[in-house]
Amino acid sequence: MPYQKNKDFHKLLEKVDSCLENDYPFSIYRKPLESKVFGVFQSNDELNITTDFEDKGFVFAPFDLNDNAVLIHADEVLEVFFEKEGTTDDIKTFTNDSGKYNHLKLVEKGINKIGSGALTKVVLSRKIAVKLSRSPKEIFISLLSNYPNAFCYLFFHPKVGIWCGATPETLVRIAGGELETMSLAATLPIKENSSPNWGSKEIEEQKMVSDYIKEKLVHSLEEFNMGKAESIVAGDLWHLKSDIKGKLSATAQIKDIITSLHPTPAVCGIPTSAAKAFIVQNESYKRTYYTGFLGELNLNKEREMNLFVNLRCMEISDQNASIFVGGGITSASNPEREWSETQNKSKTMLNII
Ligand SMILES: C=C(O[C@H]1C=CC=C(C(=O)O)[C@@H]1O)C(=O)O
Repeated sequence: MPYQKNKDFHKLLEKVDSCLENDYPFSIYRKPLESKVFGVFQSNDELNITTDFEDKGFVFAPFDLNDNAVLIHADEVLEVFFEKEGTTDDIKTFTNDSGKYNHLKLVEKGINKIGSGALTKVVLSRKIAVKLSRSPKEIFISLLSNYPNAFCYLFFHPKVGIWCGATPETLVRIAGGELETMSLAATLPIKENSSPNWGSKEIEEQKMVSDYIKEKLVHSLEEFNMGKAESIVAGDLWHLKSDIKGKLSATAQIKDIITSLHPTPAVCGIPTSAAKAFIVQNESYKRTYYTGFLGELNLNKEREMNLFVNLRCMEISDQNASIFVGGGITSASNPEREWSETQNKSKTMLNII
């Protein structure tokens, strides 16, 4: 039989078509640096939620956990291989300045709030409306082909909508009693043949995130290990990241781990509750699932999970989409530069639609 590239993967996409037609929820996804694509399919259109994160399935949780975390029941799970199709997209998208004035004002307000001593860091974001020229399935293939080191996904629930993304941030991975997470912050655009030149604003911003995560986790872990900050690539951007590893103490509750990490200071701020209140009061839209988290929950075994923060993502509605982008504001932030940073982040999605 002649070799047919991605034969099983295309069968998975046929299943996706039928789910979209019949309003059955699903999530298809690929973990960073892997070639396997998984599909978790539910065989009815019910909206299931999880509150203690002890359930089994694929979780899609909002930024604000007072809203419900959706759970796709794993009535069918498929696992197929994907090899990159065609050449990597080389579309260089042009951004525009719509929304700039409001974002500059929002960032200025955040800097003033930090100046008043009420906050140390706050992550401020905006939403960009775009027209799509590709279907969700085509966008997913493009995500897989262009962002091999991201968690790439396409999610659908008839009562929630269609979301997709390519996120660089792990919220938490737990397996065999071992926990892994990361401290991610700071952004610079990638310039050809050069390594990033991090300034003190970026180095301090990432250290703040590391210290905060350590403080939050140390009580639930028997061992705690924080790696050195290193530069990583996410699309056309550099970030600073430290890997964090530990051993879960026998009494640690999964819900406590998740809620002590989410929302991380990479998407909310420090201290969490004051930053969250500022975000809710001052951003001109509701984040819903942007900066929430998603991934496998007890899918293969109890007390095992692989969760990612919902960044570099968009919500799709017919031929329209909303792209979500934000950035960490500290006392050293400059509004113009923060604007450019969100423009650069928006290209992760703009380049593949
Ligand atoms: C909030 C976002 O990115 C976060 C993750 C990495 C670097 C970030 C930064 O440099 O500000 C953000 O904290 C986003 O992409 O919308």
